[in-house]
Amino acid sequence: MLQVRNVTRLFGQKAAVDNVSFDVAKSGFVGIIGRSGAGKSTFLRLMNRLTDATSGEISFEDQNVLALQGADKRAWQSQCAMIFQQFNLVPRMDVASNVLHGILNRRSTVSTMFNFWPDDDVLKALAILDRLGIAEQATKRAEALSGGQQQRVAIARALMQDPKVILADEPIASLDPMNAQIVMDSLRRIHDEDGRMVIANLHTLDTARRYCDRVIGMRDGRIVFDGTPDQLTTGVARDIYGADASFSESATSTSIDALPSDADADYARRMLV
Ligand SMILES: Nc1ncnc2c1ncn2[C@@H]1O[C@H](COP(=O)(O)OP(=O)(O)OP(=O)(O)O)[C@@H](O)[C@H]1O
Repeated sequence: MLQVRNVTRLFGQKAAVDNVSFDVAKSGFVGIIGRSGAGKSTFLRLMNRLTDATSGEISFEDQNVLALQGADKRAWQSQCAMIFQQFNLVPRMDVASNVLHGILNRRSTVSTMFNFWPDDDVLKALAILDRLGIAEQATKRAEALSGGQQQRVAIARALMQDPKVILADEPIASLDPMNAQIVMDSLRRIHDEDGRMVIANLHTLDTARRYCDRVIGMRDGRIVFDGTPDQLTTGVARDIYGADASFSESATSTSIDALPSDADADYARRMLV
């Protein structure tokens, strides 16, 4: 399904992504881990064609992704949705309109200017928000929501595109443990129920172990580990992070000690049963 072959991205003399190759045979949930500067974000941006590779090939369902231009490239970008650490919503715009922006490139300029959306699209946006447990927030400004809710809006915007692949770049790095869990549960559920491939850059080992079917470890632009979560031992993690014996897993972990008793916590509990 996805084939990555010898992909390299140079910035000057430095290889941010260095000869990376891997396959994902069917719709997997893949985590990419590694220390800051390992090349994780650059790789996702290459896949989404936000940045160009220096060399190599990426093919998805027999499409040569890195060679796409113009309308074909935009079509790929809509099949391959991105979620970012900082949500990238329009803060003053209401939640439903933010979700509808997922299909902005399919709308005419005039209908976008007057914020006119066909009923079917609005109903679809509301159904997606409902699925993510935030339908009641639809008319609020995005900036009025908590970080976890905003990230769920960003996921809803991605789903509006009906993507085959979701690329999540540190989706929980700005969230507290409870909201991190809600967001990761949402991504996992979307993967399980819809069969969409998810590739997520993650900064915590326990999250990678808990949610991913497969973990890729990057160091200095290269893949230094590619295996299942149970193969990701402390020794392997130490190698990926380039750490010495004093490396502590807890420094890269998130835990949820207690769930506060608000609406989000109720939602989290429902997701967990
Ligand atoms: N536009 C750019 N120009 C020059 N160097 C860049 C650019 N983007 C990334 N780099 C460099 O490429 C390397 C990989 O960066 P990248 O952001 O992909 O790493 P990362 O693993 O995602 O780290 P982080 O989690 O801190 O974002 C770093 O050394 C970074 O400084």
